[in-house]
Amino acid sequence: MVIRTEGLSYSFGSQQVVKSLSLQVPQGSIYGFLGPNGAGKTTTIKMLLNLLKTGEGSIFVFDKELQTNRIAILKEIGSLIEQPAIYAHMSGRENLLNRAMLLGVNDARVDEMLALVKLSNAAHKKTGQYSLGMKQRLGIALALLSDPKLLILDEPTNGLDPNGIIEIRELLVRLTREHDKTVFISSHLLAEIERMATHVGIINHGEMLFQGSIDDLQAISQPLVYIETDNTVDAANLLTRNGYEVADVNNDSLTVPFTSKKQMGVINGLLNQNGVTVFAINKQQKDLENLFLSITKSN
Ligand SMILES: Nc1ncnc2c1ncn2[C@@H]1O[C@H](COP(=O)(O)OP(=O)(O)OP(=O)(O)O)[C@@H](O)[C@H]1O
Repeated sequence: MVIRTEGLSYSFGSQQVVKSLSLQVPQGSIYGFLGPNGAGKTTTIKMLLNLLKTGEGSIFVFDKELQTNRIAILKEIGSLIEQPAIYAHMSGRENLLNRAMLLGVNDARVDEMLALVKLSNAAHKKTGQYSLGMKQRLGIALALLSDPKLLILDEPTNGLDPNGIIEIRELLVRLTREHDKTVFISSHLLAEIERMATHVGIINHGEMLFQGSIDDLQAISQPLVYIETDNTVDAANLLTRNGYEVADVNNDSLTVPFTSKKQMGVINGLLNQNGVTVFAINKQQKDLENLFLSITKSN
């Protein structure tokens, strides 16, 4: 395991915001650390980076205990929390050169990093003129300069447009597949994490609700087929008679568990042939809130 915590807890005054977390982050994984705002993600990340002193419990990174091996461990971690520290009056390349000098890293690595995060074309532009997505990618390039084995990113896609999100996602996948990194990334968006993560940990109110591989997660976050019809009761009866498990019925719509696109076509045909007008039929992914409900139920 690249990160392993045991009974990790933290309190601000009398408010316990991280409760006995046991994180298990495998080598080479993209570990999505998911939870709604205020769940305790940033506090946990700050402890992993030794920016907050561990409350209770212990943290092992690369199988070494953090407190007693701080310098050796932190050298191998690149991180991005909140906004990256970027000088707006300098170009992307100058920002990287500046940091490279401080770290004693070879200048050649600067151009390598610019290429890796796809900023070569904007290398000489002042970062004050960068889009938010470009700034985040520059932040990741800065974090990667010293060639760390582990990258810890706190909500790096916050506020990005869909294109910006896709670019970050592709970059992180490349980093793990081609550059042998392990990525720990926090987010409050399930759909975003599901598309890139190999492993997930889901927390709420500081407590771990679920931890496992993305396949384990998908087994409990099964999507639904959402159907809008002119007569949901007739539709529900018809579907039940034909062996479908109707999950939910209300005045305008009903849902059944999704199994395949083909099955959606069959359902559509069945309803239409039996005089039920289908206004809409689509696959509906569960959001974090619905997932919490299914996790709590299955527990
Ligand atoms: N410096 C602080 N002093 C007191 N309470 C704090 C402090 N920092 C965070 N908290 C509280 O700790 C809890 C967890 O916050 P944290 O920032 O770790 O959550 P988060 O999951 O990262 O959420 P967000 O995505 O909103 O940052 C929240 O209730 C927050 O109000």
